[in-house]
Amino acid sequence: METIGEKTTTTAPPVAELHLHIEGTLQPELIFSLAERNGIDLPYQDIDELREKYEFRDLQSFLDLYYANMAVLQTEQDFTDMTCDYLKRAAAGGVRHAEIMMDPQAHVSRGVALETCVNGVAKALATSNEDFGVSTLLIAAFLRDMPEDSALDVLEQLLDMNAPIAGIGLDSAEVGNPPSKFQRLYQRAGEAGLRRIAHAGEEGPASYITEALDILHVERIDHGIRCMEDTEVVQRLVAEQVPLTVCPLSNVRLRAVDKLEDHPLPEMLAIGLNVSVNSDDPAYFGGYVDDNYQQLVKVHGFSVPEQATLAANSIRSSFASDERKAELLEEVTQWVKESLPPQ
Ligand SMILES: Nc1ncnc2[nH]cnc12
Ligand SMILES: [Zn+2]
Repeated sequence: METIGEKTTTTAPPVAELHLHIEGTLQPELIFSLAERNGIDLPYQDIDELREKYEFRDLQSFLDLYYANMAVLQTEQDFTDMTCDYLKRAAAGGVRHAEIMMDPQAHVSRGVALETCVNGVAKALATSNEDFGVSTLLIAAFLRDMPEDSALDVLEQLLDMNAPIAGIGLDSAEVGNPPSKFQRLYQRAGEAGLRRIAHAGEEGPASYITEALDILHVERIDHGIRCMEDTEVVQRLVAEQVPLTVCPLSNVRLRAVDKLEDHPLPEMLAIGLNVSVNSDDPAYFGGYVDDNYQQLVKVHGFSVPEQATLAANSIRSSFASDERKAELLEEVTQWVKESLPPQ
């Protein structure tokens, strides 16, 4: 704990990161070094020119760059390196458990074998606890702007190859691609014993959250901030304590909210929604989970108990074992003791 003037600052709490796209952790420096390793010509002269592109109008303008930059991911080692970089940085920022999404269709569609991307990420995750003190699991996310049959085809291949996935998610361009489009995919995943989550209510309407719950039977909603536009949806989410994996810096960068000062998270927390703080695509949105906490403390003055509630929500909403959850909740209790000023 550090005291600056009147204000007591703390390090970020120990958390579970529940909303993280591994491809969104590809830092400009790694993009350039992988391009060189793989002999790929980038349409940017240097890192500064690439960084100039990180001004987004909306979700789609970000997705265009996010998919284009994936061209540098070619070999299993590339996927492993990217994942190790994330784990190292996340661990330094307090992440103790991570449920990591990857977009298999974004790689298969550009000619990278499914085994290459899955095995590359899985290799880093297999030893994440020993290497970085972060327990992990992998979630295959499907692109909602592609046909459901493509998702079903990739899911069957993942099942056939016994891929080490714990669940499925739904991401990419939300508006016009409602959850109901993926009913068969989620039914199949349920039959296969997979956990189910989906992005909903990021740019899309609150009704997409209801569809994800009622039609896809998801256990968590990624983002969900637009629930605040519908009182009945909010009441239901509070009553059922549906976890919402909120990503404040992402919402600002993608203009879902104008500025962090306007973010609904403080109100969401105050009315009893089960919210957690996550980074989404930290290489693109200006920060990892700890950066999100730091900004929230600075702009919204979140107290130590409020941060602890957000951290505990993340752990309880995770798919970690009960034993791991208990261990991490104890770490949050310890963090509170160390962070509160002495009486
Ligand atoms: N914030 C986001 N929303 C939808 N799809 C994504 N893919 C990566 N980041 C995403
Ligand atoms: Zn996301």
